[in-house]
Amino acid sequence: MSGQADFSTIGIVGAGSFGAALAVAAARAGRKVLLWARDEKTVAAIAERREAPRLPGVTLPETIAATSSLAALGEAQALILALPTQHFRSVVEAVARAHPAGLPAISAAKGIEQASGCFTTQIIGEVWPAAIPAILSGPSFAADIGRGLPTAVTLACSDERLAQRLAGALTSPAFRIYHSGDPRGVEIGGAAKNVLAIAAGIAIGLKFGESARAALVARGFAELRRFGEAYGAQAETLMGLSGLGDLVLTCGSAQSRNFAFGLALGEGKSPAEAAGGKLAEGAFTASILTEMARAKEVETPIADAVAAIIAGEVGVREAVAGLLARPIRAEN
Ligand SMILES: NC(=O)C1=CN([C@@H]2O[C@H](COP(=O)(O)OP(=O)(O)OC[C@H]3O[C@@H](n4cnc5c(N)ncnc54)[C@H](OP(=O)(O)O)[C@@H]3O)[C@@H](O)[C@H]2O)C=CC1
Ligand SMILES: O=C(CO)COP(=O)(O)O
Repeated sequence: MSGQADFSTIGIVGAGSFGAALAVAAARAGRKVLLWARDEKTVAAIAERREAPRLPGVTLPETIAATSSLAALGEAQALILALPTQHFRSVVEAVARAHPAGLPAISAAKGIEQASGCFTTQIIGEVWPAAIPAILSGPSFAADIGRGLPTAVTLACSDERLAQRLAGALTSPAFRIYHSGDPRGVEIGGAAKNVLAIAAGIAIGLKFGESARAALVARGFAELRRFGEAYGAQAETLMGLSGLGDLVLTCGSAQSRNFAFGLALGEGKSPAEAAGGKLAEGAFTASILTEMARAKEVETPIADAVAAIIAGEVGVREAVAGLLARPIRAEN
């Protein structure tokens, strides 16, 4: 199915901010792009104004064609799935019905499915067995990619040779894609860093200062590493772009929706007010991540505090007091 493909045409499922940014990146890499949106208004905006509504200010090249038909993606030799994690399964089921023969299917989502504890490459494996699951993740704001600012991410597939070919097809001068044979490690980093970025936002919202933020990044990374290793990630992957790299970006910038969500919680807003209609994946992943950590007896106190705050079980100050009252232990 992908043995001889030159990946000259790439299909992207989801025309939100990341799907649109990846479409621009793929077009800059010389690919023809078919960009699927569920909403006709989005398709029309792209066709008429060459702009995706969720990625304002970025001109989409003419080599990107928008469509609301999944069947129209048939020409693509690989798909990128840029969807919210909690809706990933239902959309991939529809893609599988339209393309039963399967294709390389690269998830660009960063989360864990709440109802099942599945990572997104597992969802692809379950609902579209003919596809070859892969994952693209790393420190990269859609707006930065769209503006052509230098960005580096990782593309992982258990067939690392395929990951290498896909990375080669999608790389352009400002968008560097490294390849990896550890998809689980790459997707764990992306899912966990969103939960930890909420904690960093809370600390800044509470005006705890930069030293507290650095402590949260380092202790948060200890949680990400313990959780990742328990669920089969390679240690080097967690230290790389998709783990530590994305954790540093997301905890360090109010451009991150997860950080901004935490910031608003720290400033006293309720979880519903703090979300403000924007997608903060960590808000959905926090509870299932902590449940999965407990199942493997992995300690994740920061993620536990974030999950408890979002569930309304504790207030932000009470949660922080609980973290500070933990017994002093060895650092590792
Ligand atoms: N934005 C970023 O900087 C980055 C995002 N990501 C990840 O990419 C994934 C997608 O996020 P992003 O593009 O930013 O999110 P957006 O909120 O910008 O867009 C979400 C997209 O998903 C579509 N969508 C929402 N619900 C459904 C549904 N039930 N069925 C089908 N489609 C749906 C939306 O369609 P509609 O517009 O019609 O509502 C929209 O196209 C997330 O996992 C995120 O973590 C990863 C790296 C960077
Ligand atoms: O994943 C991202 C950057 O790598 C985007 O982060 P947010 O989803 O928090 O905006």
